[in-house]
Amino acid sequence: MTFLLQHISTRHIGATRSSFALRDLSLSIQQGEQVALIGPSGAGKTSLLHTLACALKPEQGEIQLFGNDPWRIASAERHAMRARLFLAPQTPPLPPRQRVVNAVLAGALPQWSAWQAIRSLIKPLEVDAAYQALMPFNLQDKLYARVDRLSGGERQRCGMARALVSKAEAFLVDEPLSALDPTLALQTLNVLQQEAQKRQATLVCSLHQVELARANFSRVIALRDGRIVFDAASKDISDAMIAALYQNGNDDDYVNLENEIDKLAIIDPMPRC
Ligand SMILES: Nc1ncnc2c1ncn2[C@@H]1O[C@H](COP(=O)(O)OP(=O)(O)OP(=O)(O)O)[C@@H](O)[C@H]1O
Repeated sequence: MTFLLQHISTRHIGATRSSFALRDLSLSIQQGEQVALIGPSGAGKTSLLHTLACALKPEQGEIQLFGNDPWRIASAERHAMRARLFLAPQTPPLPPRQRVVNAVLAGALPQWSAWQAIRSLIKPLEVDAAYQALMPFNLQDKLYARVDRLSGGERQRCGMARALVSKAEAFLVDEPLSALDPTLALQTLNVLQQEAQKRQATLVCSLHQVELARANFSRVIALRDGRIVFDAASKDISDAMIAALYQNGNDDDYVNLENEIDKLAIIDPMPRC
């Protein structure tokens, strides 16, 4: 099992005492599984991805990654554990003046020594690996382009190409398609999913494109207000469930929303609170 979360509650630094980004959340994700995260803005998708990536420490609950609690091991071991994960933030952290080749090869940094990393900045190592990683995204011609001369969608795909040069066993990808047209969005998602399948890596991907999530992932986890509203096989998710998930409302309406979801016959593999 790759990820096991039990009764996790998470709060961001600086958030008020009662503002939990994740609340009493339990789930398990197996090695090689591909899971989509959906839910309205502020639902906690990014917070969950950061928690899985050991970038955000839970305040309560138990977390296990690759069989270990990352917050009960030495920081060097936690660092090694992070190297087995690839976290792609919503906005890829690409230095504007950097060449695409270096930006992509940054995905290999966890496998490199400090000396290799410095050398690569002067004369890129593994240029062919960067080229091969850009090819499925149709960006190979941009190998030596400056990052700040890429369009938003090209930058986003350049960020995804990093995943391909990494040796990660899990891809944690936050809204990778937000700057892409529908055709490119589907192509990009297919590349990520095929790569994950090829290396039996786990893929957890947050998406605002609900239909893409339902059509391309066999399991979908829906979040709202930091809680799992449903965790179900795509085939069991109805339009009514999606409508209820995204209906306007505030915290006070949450109980009504849960009742609405509960009325629907859904498979929920993990206990919900
Ligand atoms: N750095 C932060 N400091 C304080 N609170 C934060 C921080 N980042 C997120 N939050 C809060 O945590 C909650 C969950 O946010 P999160 O970014 O995880 O949601 P999301 O589902 O990814 O939203 P979106 O779809 O808009 O990206 C929100 O209430 C948000 O305001």
